[in-house]
Amino acid sequence: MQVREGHVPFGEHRTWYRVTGDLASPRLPLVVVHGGPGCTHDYVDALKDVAASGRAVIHYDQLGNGRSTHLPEVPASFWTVELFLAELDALLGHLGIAGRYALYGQSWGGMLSAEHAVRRPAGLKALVIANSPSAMPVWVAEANRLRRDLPEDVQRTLLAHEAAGTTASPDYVAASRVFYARHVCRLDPWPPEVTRTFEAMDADPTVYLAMNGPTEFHVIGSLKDWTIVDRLHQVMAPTFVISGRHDEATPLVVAPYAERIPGATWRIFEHSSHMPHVEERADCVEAVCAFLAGHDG
Ligand SMILES: N=C(O)[C@@H]1CCCN1
Repeated sequence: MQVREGHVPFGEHRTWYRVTGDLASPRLPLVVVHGGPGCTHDYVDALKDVAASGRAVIHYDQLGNGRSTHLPEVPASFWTVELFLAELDALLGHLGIAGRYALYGQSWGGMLSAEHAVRRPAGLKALVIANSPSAMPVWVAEANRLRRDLPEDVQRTLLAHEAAGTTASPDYVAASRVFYARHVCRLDPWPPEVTRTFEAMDADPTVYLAMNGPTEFHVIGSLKDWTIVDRLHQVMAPTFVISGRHDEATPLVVAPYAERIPGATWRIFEHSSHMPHVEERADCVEAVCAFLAGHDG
C-alpha cells in the first residue's frame, strides 16, 4: 500500500496530510476530517483500513495542532468555522480531488463536513457524519444528563472546578477521564493512537479551548451556540450517519443529521461510544466501505 505525506501551503501556514493508497484510483478518495476542534489525525488513524477497498484515504492535521502549523499566540477569534472550511478547500485543491471526493467527518469533523456540505460543493459525492453534534446546546444538555450518572464524587469534582475556573487541575482532568472512559472511548487501555491525540491536545490546547472549552462537556468556547439543524435540508450528497450506543453524541444529538438530510441512513454501533472506528474497527470500516462502494460511480 502506497503511503505518502506532505504539506499544503495554507496562507502563511502549512497543513500536514498523509495519503494511504493511490489518488489515481477510480474509486472515490476519502478525506478524514478529525474532531476537537484542535485534535490531531492520530485517533482516527484506523480509517486508513478503508484504503484496502482500493481507494485513497487522506488524513490531515487541521491547522493549530499535530504536524501542521501551531499558532498559540493568535487571538481566540482567529479560530473560526470559515478558517477550517478554507483549509479543507485548500487540501482538496492541492491534492487535485476537488472535483470528486468523499468526506468522513468525526465529531467536530462531522460538524465541519456538514458546514462544507450545506454549501453544495459539486465535487462532494459521499459524506459520512460520525459521532457529531448537530447543535451544541443539545450536545451540552445531553452531556450534562450523562454526567448525572457518574459517581457523586466525580460530579462534585467536575462542578467545583468548573465553578472555580480551575479546569486545568489534575483532579478535574482525572474526573473528566471517568466520563471519557464511558462515552468517548470504552476500550481499556486506550489504543496508542487515541492516547497520542489526547497528549497532543494537552500539549497544545489552543484551538480546543478557543472553540470548545476545557472538556467535551464544559463547552464555553466560540462554538457553544453553534447549530446546523435548520440548514441540513440543503445537503445534496448521499450521507451515512454513524454513532455509538454509549456515545456522548447521543441519539438525540445525532438524529437531525439522519432525519433532515435527504436520504440519509444511520447506523448505531451497539458496543461503541464516541469512536466506533476504534471500538468496533472492523465492522465500522466494513460499513463505510459498503457505503462508499455504492457511490463510486
Ligand atoms: N470530539 C469532538 O470533536 C467534540 C465535538 C464538539 C466538542 N468536541
